[in-house]
Amino acid sequence: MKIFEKAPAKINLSLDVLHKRPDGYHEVEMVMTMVDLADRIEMQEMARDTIIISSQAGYIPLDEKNLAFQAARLIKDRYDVKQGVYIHLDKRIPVAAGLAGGSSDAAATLRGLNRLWNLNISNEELQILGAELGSDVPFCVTGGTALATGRGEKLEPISAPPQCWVVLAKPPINVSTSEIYGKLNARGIKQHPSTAGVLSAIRDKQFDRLCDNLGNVLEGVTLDLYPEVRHLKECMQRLGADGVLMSGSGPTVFGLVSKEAKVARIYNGLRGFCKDVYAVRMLT
Ligand SMILES: C[C@](O)(CO)[C@H](O)COP(=O)(O)OP(=O)(O)OC[C@H]1O[C@@H](n2ccc(N)nc2=O)[C@H](O)[C@@H]1O
Ligand SMILES: Nc1ncnc2c1ncn2[C@@H]1O[C@H](COP(=O)(O)OP(=O)(O)OP(=O)(O)O)[C@@H](O)[C@H]1O
Repeated sequence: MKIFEKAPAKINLSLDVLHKRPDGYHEVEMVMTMVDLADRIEMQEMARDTIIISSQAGYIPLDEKNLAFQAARLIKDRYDVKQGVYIHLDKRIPVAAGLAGGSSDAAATLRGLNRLWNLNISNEELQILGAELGSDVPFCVTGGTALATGRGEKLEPISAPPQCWVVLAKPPINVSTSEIYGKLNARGIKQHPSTAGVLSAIRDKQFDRLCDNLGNVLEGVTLDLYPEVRHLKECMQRLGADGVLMSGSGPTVFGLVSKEAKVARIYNGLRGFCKDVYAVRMLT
């Protein structure tokens, strides 16, 4: 049997760091949601007890370093599954972009193999398994929109943000999440984003208030290290996006846009100097 799963990209509408923990991770408070840009994952049963990964993308690992491979191995080990699986990743989310592409592939693999092998694992259990693979994986298991705390694995679902367009642009650089967290001075954060403001704007479906409250404490770190990300953010603002923010640890910058008429102008303006630009809808 062969099954398919979609693995959408995430963006952080708010990303605050409360403190650095003794285990090295940072205690966060984030509002995360998904956008309509997704990898497609095909999973096919194999009688032979092995995991094989393939992808058209030449720039991701296809061995045990791949997060989909790790997800398949984890579920096989924990549930004592003796069958194998062939997993094809049709990558559409840019890699190492701050859009949780690998995490979403891992989450989609957990969901898919749960179905393929009739394991009847609850979403809560899949999220607990996912947390072993990465901090963003539990959110990607269920998706939607959520307030994430802890190191990102404690999730409280909330209602969807007001419907809008999302323009994403990724400069041609790779940013390491651990490097950006490592360079953040958690005690010296001067202005924390208003996660409460983002939550209330979403609850009241107030698009303008949502745009005014977007905030990410990692943005300053990445913008100082990579001036091209700052430049991209300024361009998106100049081109008229209603709210602009870097996602995760970057380098992707997203712009929220309410009027469809503006989207083409922003997209074309960015495409003039940036290859990786996408105009998508917020997933609601
Ligand atoms: C930046 C975000 O993508 C925002 O959603 C996440 O916080 C990071 O999620 P992720 O990439 O799944 O992160 P992980 O794979 O768990 O961790 C990568 C590295 O980021 C740092 N890290 C991650 C999460 C967190 N709450 N505190 C951290 O300090 C740690 O150095 C860790 O070694
Ligand atoms: N299935 C996968 N898809 C993409 N990258 C993967 C995958 N598996 C492993 N990787 C590796 O993971 C690293 C991070 O890639 P990913 O696209 O997940 O980053 P990201 O979007 O910045 O993640 P996050 O937002 O969760 O920090 C890359 O170095 C890549 O080689």
